[in-house]
Amino acid sequence: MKITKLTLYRVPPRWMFLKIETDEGITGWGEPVIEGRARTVEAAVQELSEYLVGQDPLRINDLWQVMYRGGFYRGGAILMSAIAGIDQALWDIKGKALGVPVYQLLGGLVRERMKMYSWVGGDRPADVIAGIHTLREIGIHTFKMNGTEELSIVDSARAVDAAVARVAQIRDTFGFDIEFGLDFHGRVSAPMAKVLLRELEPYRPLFVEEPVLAEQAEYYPRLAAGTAIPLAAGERMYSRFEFKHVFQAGGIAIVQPDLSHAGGITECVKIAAMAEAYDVALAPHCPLGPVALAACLQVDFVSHNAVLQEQSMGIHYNRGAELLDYVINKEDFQIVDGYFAPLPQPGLGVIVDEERVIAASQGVTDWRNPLWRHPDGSVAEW
Ligand SMILES: O=C(O)C(=O)C[C@@H](O)[C@H](O)CO
Ligand SMILES: [Mg+2]
Repeated sequence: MKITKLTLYRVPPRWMFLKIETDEGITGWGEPVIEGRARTVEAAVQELSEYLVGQDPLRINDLWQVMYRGGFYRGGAILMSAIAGIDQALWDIKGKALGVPVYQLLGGLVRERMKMYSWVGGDRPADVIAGIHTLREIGIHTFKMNGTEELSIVDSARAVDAAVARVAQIRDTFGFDIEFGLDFHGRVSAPMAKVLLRELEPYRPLFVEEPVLAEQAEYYPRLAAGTAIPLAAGERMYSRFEFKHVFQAGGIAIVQPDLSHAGGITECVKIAAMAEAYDVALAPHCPLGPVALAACLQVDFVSHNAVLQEQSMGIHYNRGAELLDYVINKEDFQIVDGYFAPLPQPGLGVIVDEERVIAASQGVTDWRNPLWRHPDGSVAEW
């Protein structure tokens, strides 16, 4: 079998789908994208396609090494997202060629269903109570929200109290009948993370995500030493070679590699195995589309330490399209009592509505995250 063509589609809300065609008529889909930098990743995929057209798509490991090592420079958000989407499409082709879901190619199921969670509250975490009520009615009991609005490197007790009050209100309303993670989203500096974690301790969130920015990873063990709250990170780390430092230093209880940013299935199953060796849980990051989610689920169902799966249904970013709008086999993504079942279709398990993708890609606008500024005019972490 030979790869014949790569085609990219940027579509609302902020996703990009890659279609890889072969000379035997089998097509694979991937989702290479960095939210807000889709065109940059598009260029990276186009450059990498020079190594792929004419090659055997079944030699995923060799193609991955060629893409990772062949251009001298390596790693980082853009290149690893381009590799990720290509890798997903190659696994999709291989599964379809052999007539099995990718998890079968990775050794088969380790579980019968995979627990998921939903976002509530948006960029500025408001209305979380209403959001939780709504989602509980459809059997979802695990949530994530932004832990705070923007914070200065050292901020006021009032700002800390506002963040804590929201969490207190959740516990007052729902007690411990629900669980939730708090995403600090990189908005919190090391000094403030220490303060916030201490004040949030009594409310026992399920985890605190990105307690500090990934470039401040040396603070993870120090912060962990001061709190019982499990710390989570990983969406802005892009390969085993970044995660290994976090495993060795300790402090992170849950790693969250993104299947569309951290080199795809080939890389993320290796990250999952490294995490298991350090007794670290896996909770793949996935605020993106259905192909990315399908790739996550293929890894979840073969990873013993997978505990939670993010998905974007109802997320505040999905303006102009929802998670399953481009999916034909919507029923396979049904959530039952807060869990996904293994995807039954061969390959990644998602049947893409190509006509709808092509139509949606016409005249699509480029998504950008907001640029926030502090009251003094300096740039704030969004
Ligand atoms: O889902 C999460 O955990 C996030 O932090 C969302 C963030 O990754 C945005 O997708 C960036 O545009
Ligand atoms: Mg996050």
